[in-house]
Amino acid sequence: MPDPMARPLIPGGTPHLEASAPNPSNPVIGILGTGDFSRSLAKRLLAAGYQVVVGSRTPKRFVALFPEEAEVTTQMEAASQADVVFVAVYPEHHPTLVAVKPALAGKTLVDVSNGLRPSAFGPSNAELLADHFPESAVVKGFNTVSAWTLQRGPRDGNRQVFLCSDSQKAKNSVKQICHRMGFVPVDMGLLSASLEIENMPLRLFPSWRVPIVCSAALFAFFYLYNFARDVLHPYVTANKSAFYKMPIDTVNLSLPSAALVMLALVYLPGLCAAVLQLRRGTKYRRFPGWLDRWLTARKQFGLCSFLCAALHAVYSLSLPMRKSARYKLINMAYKQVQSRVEDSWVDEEVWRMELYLSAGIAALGLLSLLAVTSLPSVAGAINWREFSFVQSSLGYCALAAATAHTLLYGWSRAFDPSQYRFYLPPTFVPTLLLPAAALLGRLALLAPCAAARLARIRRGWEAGRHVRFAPAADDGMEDVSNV
Ligand SMILES: NC(=O)C1=CN([C@@H]2O[C@H](COP(=O)(O)OP(=O)(O)OC[C@H]3O[C@@H](n4cnc5c(N)ncnc54)[C@H](OP(=O)(O)O)[C@@H]3O)[C@@H](O)[C@H]2O)C=CC1
Ligand SMILES: [Cu+2]
Repeated sequence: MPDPMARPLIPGGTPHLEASAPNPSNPVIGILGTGDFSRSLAKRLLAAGYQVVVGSRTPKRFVALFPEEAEVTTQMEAASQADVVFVAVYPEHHPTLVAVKPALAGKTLVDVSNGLRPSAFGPSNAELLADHFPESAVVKGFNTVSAWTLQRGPRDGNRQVFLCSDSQKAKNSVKQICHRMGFVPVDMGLLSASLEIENMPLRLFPSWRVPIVCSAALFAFFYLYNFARDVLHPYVTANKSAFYKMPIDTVNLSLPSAALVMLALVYLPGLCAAVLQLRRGTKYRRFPGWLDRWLTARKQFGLCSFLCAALHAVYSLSLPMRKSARYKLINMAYKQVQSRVEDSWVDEEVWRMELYLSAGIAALGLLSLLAVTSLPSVAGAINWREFSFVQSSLGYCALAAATAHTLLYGWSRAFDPSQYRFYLPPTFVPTLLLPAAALLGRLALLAPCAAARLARIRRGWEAGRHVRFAPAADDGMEDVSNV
């Protein structure tokens, strides 16, 4: 008979795990249920040298799906033999296990179940299981590890296993199992933490929702504005069709505006916090909830801004490749020949473009640096001062460079006679409002700090001694400038 375990659970999965011989002195681990999770768990436990006994409602039907070393038997038999029992059964079927209740008394039950959607209120599946089996010690865990990770082993996925239980002894025995299987147990405390653990795998980028919605809304706003101005307006007023601009030109005009406003949104909450601290005269009071949430979402806002800026760079580089650009170039050359202009070089225009492009390149370079240092592995390798220098000082430089890029772009276009008449007033006000506010706010906050430093230098000179410029404990501005 072909060995069903030779077939991986998922395409590309390991067909066989090297199961070391189960050691009879090792605890017997039971698994109730014979589904995907149970099969992967059985293989991993066998590989760690445990004796495995699987409990099924119909053992004969599923015995062929498990490695030979695992014993597949009835639920009652498995529950009686094992010291620790994994409940790999959907939570709605937990009540059907009451028949094995006496056999599970005094033993450790590991609830691996997940819910269907995140829940804000209990009771959790694990707490309900503990209600069904009051004589057993319930440990919540392994629900954040997929059957796929279990099958491939901890090297191919998240190694952390979050555990919680009201029984320290039961939790310790499951921690030991985790270690032997190559996972890293993370103690989350009492069983009341199980709801949080059950919600973990059900979350869908919760911290990204607001920044993504913000970027999408900003992009949509600027796109519609640019579309109305560059495509619709010439069509309605002059019957000039410019619909070809929709996929690239209009997108490329809207992306930098969205990127700049998103970047300003990274620095504005810090300024709001600083102003609030100055007004309150202390930094030891909590910020309002909206500001707290905004402050914690700065990294996501920054990365969304980086994405828009990087896309803008790619779109810009592709501009000359388009057929429309080639036609325009040939037409311009033809007109130039017709008007007998030999050299159309205009020094001022050349300089404008060189400047605005170099500011854009500088902004993108600095933004890339911010994005790289926001990676946990990089952030962990630098100290707090270095991190705040990159994220705060260089971040403001990136904002200034991006603002300069936008202004210089406007300047380079403003006097271009070939451009459409309505070109200049474009999205400038909405694009530059927040970045200007952030930059001016930063300067306003830095000015008193600089003045205080200068005053200290003067005092030092007057006293005829050298002064070190360490932040003075009574100088609240130093703290504020680092927010
Ligand atoms: N699959 C995964 O990647 C992960 C799964 N989990 C959790 O593990 C548990 C099992 O998941 P999974 O293995 O995928 O599910 P499956 O549907 O593949 O398996 C469920 C098993 O439950 C057993 N069972 C016991 N009583 C009943 C009943 N009354 N009705 C139906 N089935 C019953 C069945 O085994 P039998 O017929 O032999 O009794 C069945 O094989 C779930 O709680 C899930 O949330 C957690 C993390 C990841
Ligand atoms: Cu640009």
